Amino acid sequence: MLRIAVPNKGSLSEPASQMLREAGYRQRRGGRELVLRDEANNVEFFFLRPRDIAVYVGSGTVDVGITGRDLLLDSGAVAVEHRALGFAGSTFRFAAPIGTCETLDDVSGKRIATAYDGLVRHYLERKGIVATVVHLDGAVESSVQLGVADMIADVVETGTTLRAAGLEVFEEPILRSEAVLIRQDGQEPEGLATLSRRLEGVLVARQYVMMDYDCRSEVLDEAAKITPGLQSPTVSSLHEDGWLAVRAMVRQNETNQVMDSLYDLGARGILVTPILACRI
Ligand SMILES: Nc1ncnc2c1ncn2[C@@H]1O[C@H](COP(=O)(O)OP(=O)(O)OP(=O)(O)O)[C@@H](O)[C@H]1O
Ligand SMILES: O=P(O)(O)OC[C@H]1O[C@H](OP(=O)(O)OP(=O)(O)O)[C@H](O)[C@@H]1O
Ligand SMILES: [Mg+2]
Repeated sequence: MLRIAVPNKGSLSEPASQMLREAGYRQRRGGRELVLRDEANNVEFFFLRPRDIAVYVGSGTVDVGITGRDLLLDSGAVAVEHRALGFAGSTFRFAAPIGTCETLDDVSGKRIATAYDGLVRHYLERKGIVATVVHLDGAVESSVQLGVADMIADVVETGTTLRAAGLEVFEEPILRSEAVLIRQDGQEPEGLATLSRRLEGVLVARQYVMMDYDCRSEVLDEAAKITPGLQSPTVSSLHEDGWLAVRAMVRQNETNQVMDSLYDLGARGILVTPILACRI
């Protein structure tokens, strides 16, 4: 059985379980089970703290896991990213009181509060900067007002938490993070390929819609340029002479622009349907 670690709490927990459900796996209903066997799919889920997952995977206690790229790099565990999962996107950045810092030079000699010491120390070392890292477990944004640090390095998504604390980001992001599937370095456990393909199927099904439309045969080449699909669009004939039915996958976030362009070209009966699952 493939042993898979899944976040039991926090920002990653619900979207990770949701993705696994969409990939056809059993997931727990409440938040209490620690282990769940899915016999039909030959996998076993272990619900663990997101921060600990890279450690379990690195030590080989579980085969693979879902965690954040930032947590993986912070852990220093001998685990590697197998595939990005497209949710829980965030940046990891320096932030300081508004108007006080602009560049990395302003970090030198300062106290930086963070819950990601490993990540920050490694970054400072790589940039040749000497500063003091102050470890905190969470709510790092409050540390500057409370006087234990001069600046912070933390997860930023919308920036709402920073603004509320009177802080602003400076310098380029230290890291762009998202949820990732990880495995032990140099290991490709049996069953990982199937899990990975299923998760890719969910990613693609989320990113694409199926589009159907009718158009006159003389505009088909133009229409195919607008909707090239993955391989190429499916074309079938209509009962009415000179008209064709076309079907292609379209990026979900481009749906309306594509429909506008097709309509301008003379296409009619443009239908959009969601894709529930797929294998590319
Ligand atoms: N607002 C957010 N938007 C996107 N991703 C986030 C956000 N907050 C945290 N994350 C991601 O979630 C992971 C950390 O999980 P989370 O914040 O739930 O755990 P934690 O902070 O270690 O635990 P807890 O919040 O229980 O102390 C990291 O990969 C981080 O990038
Ligand atoms: O840019 P924003 O959209 O405001 O999101 C970023 C915030 O979200 C996370 O906090 P979380 O809720 O996990 O609390 P924590 O600091 O206790 O982990 C993260 O640590 C930031 O504080
Ligand atoms: Mg958190």
